[in-house]
Amino acid sequence: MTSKPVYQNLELQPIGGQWRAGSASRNLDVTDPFTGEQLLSLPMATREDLDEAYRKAAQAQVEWAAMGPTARGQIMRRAVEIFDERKDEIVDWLIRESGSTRIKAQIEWGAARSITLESASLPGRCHGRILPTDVPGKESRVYRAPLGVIGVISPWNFPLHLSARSVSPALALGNAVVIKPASDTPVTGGLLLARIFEEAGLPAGVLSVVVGAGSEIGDAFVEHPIPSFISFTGSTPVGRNIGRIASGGEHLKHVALELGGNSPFVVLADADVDAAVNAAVVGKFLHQGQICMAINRIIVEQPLLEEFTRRYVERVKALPYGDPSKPETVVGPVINARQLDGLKDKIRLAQEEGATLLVGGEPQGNVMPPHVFGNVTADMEIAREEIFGPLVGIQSARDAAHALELANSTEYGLSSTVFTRDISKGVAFAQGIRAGMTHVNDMPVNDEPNAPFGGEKNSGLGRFNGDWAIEEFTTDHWITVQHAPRPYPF
Ligand SMILES: NC(=O)C1=CN([C@@H]2O[C@H](COP(=O)(O)OP(=O)(O)OC[C@H]3O[C@@H](n4cnc5c(N)ncnc54)[C@H](O)[C@@H]3O)[C@@H](O)[C@H]2O)C=CC1
Ligand SMILES: O=C(O)c1ccc(O)c(O)c1
Repeated sequence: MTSKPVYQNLELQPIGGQWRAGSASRNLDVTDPFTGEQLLSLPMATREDLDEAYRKAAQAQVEWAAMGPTARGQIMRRAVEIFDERKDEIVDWLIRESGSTRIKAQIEWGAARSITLESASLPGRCHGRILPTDVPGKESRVYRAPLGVIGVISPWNFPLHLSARSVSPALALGNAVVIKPASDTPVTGGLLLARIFEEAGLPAGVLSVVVGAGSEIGDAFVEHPIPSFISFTGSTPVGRNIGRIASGGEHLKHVALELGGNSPFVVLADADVDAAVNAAVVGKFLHQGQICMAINRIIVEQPLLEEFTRRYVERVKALPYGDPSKPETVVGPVINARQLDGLKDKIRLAQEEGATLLVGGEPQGNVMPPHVFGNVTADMEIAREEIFGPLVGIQSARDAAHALELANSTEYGLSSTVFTRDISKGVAFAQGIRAGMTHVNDMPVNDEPNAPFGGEKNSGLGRFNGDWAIEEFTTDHWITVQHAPRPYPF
């Protein structure tokens, strides 16, 4: 950071329109995953704080929804300007709090900015409908209305964007929002957004952030009677539990679940090998692989296996890893020691199950050097389970049909890739993959503010962005008007 940070007192939380300390007796200590430095210590929120945030949100939402589409859109556009004015500070926080490399932090700043800009147009795109009717004298109207109060639970890997992609559209469409960010990233997962929207003129109480352990206030966050929608992004096990509470608890509510991934990266025999290698390097090692869309399996049709592996190993061995603040660093630290230990277990298990280590290295602090394994088979844990780290296995496919069978062989279906020079073959192959998203001749890490983002199978429910956000964050109210007496049958 060159200039003095603008955002001070980030140990306070915006609860029901007031920036104040959480009421819990315990503090959350936030540390830099690379240096281990404590960045701040903030008193955590209690269930009573959570209840206040939801109650004030319900009150503030009525007036906020009543503001016209132009006024709400204008606040989104002002927030985008503040994203631009505060870019250095936002990027710096992402590097220090989430271990993002400078490359990734700038990508994430851009993604959060883009979805907020897209959100500025949503209020004017929120259309009702007049329907034909068979009933004499009746007028049949469909009003599209905001859901009310929305709860957003976000993870630590893309904390700013994975909050913003729910928060910005939900607010723009007239809802109020309460965010519960991941405990590793309270600042970039919620507090910065609250500062930005406050500065943009969002009325007090419309956006709150409650920082507390998911295990302590998490269930209460979902069970509370006020939120009518829970937007969860995180692991499949936690998401499954949230889905159960939301759809089966005392207070039923809509839910969007963006969960784990296991992206297959398929390279068919006629692929451009150089292009495939380039995409496989970025699609695997951006943010140390801590991306739900990241490549989790590389599947290469037999004739190309040796050449692809040789070139890929050569590229990965040269990747700079270490200090995330350095512009050239590609692989920075994973978020915490627990995640690092999980990766160590995966490395050990992969070799025990027969995989061949082609690229490796000893961890330095929370920095795990990039690892590549050969001779991986679909039954190995490193292929079956989400890695969420800078490791990858290369599998061989007999032919395109076998490659498709391998691509579809896990419980996940979020993103995916197929490389081939024949575009028609590539699109046909993509249509055979059971996933929410497939990219022909590109890496699987893609997200655009106007395109449907989401998964199939155990990768989740729902879609984000553009028109799909309008569907998620508003509801239809069918209202008819009988302009003349209706001839009832009795
Ligand atoms: N599909 C997607 O868009 C994304 C999926 N993920 C997945 O998330 C995982 C890694 O992120 P993590 O933050 O470790 O996931 P996580 O599932 O442990 O936590 C996600 C969020 O849920 C909260 N939480 C935990 N227990 C809860 C409970 N009982 N009730 C309510 N909230 C609770 C956490 O505090 C955090 O805010 C990976 O599996 C990754 O694939 C991560 C980013 C995006
Ligand atoms: O789930 C993720 O990790 C993730 C990362 C970046 C995105 O733009 C996104 O939509 C999801």
